[in-house]
Amino acid sequence: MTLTPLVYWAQRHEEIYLRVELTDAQNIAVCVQENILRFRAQGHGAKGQNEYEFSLEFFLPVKPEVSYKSTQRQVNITVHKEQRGWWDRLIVQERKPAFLAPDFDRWLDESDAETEIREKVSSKQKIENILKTGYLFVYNLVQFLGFSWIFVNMTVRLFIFGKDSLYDTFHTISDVMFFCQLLAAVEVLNAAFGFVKTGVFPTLIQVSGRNFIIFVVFGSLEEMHRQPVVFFVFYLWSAIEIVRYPYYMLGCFNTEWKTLTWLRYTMWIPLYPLGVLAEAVAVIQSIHIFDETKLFSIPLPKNIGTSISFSYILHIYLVLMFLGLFINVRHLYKQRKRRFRTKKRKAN
Ligand SMILES: CCCCCCCCCCCCC/C=C/C(=O)SCCNC(=O)CCNC(=O)[C@H](O)C(C)(C)COP(=O)(O)OP(=O)(O)OC[C@H]1O[C@@H](n2cnc3c(N)ncnc32)[C@H](O)[C@@H]1OP(=O)(O)O
Repeated sequence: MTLTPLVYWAQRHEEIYLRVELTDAQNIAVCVQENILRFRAQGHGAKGQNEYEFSLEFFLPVKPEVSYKSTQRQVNITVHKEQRGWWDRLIVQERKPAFLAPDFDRWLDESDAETEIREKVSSKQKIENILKTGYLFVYNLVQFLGFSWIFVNMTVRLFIFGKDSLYDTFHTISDVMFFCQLLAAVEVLNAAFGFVKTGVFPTLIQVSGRNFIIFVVFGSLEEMHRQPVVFFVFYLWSAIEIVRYPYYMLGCFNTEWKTLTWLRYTMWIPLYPLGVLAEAVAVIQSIHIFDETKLFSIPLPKNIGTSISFSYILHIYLVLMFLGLFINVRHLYKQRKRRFRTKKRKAN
């Protein structure tokens, strides 16, 4: 003879939990078909060791996949609701069968269940925020250390070797600069994935513009390595970065140092045009070298001509550079206005 075990139930917005009171349950068979859950197992229940079974037709549609876990004392079943929501009761019949009762250990009313979801979400968000802040802090710290090394090294060498230091900047500094500028590509991804509140385009202009100069104009032409313009470009780039990255580092912890904020949003006013001017000088200086060496020139079929010199690309780049300067200066001007306007409002 088959018997019915005691079954306790509770719900959440997305799940139904059933607890079947059976000790040492074996040969468990649970399935959901046509919205009816059927359970059968052997175990020790209210009527001793026996075969127990029950079936429940759910109040609203559930998913056919059902999961269960058997412990020494009970069998826990989880059923997923087809649609998220709160049910008035568990089964279709209004009259509750005698073997079914609320599981007060897991029982929550609708608003408590919502609070539980909110707490779960907010703790997940907290973990995500900690990971994001940690990642950004480490990134900014690495960049700060890299650019500080560049800036301090160049300053010290300028004091010790005077004018001579202008000629060997590339040999002493370029490895660290290569590293920092390659790593800066991450900033485009940070903006694209919404890790930081900034536009992708200004960051893309900044990163690709600098990488073009360092890898193509300086990196590929040995003749450029000993040009003093390398010093000016590297010095102007690093001068802003030793302010920008610590500003971001403090920002990671919602902290600010007013002087640093002021410097971050003011130094670009002279530095950005000077930086782009230095880069333009470097590009102009490299044009005749690309023409002479034919490096990166595009070969043409014999009947048309010899080749297209890379210097054409450089001429286009010079135009883009001033377009990029205009876009980024406008962006930084807006950022400056936004930053200082907010501050003033907060102060009032
Ligand atoms: C399609 C490709 C076309 C290519 C064409 C190429 C043309 C190239 C032409 C241009 C060449 C430029 C070469 C560069 C020259 C120089 O650098 S010269 C030296 C002087 N330079 C500067 O002053 C510019 C320095 N760079 C920047 O300021 C930025 O890179 C920026 C993108 C131009 C502007 O930064 P942005 O992030 O938009 O502004 P912020 O106000 O600083 O940040 C906004 C908020 O985001 C937070 N945030 C940003 N980054 C981080 C981070 N890494 N970590 C943590 N937080 C970050 C920041 O805190 C701000 O948040 P709030 O404080 O809450 O507002």
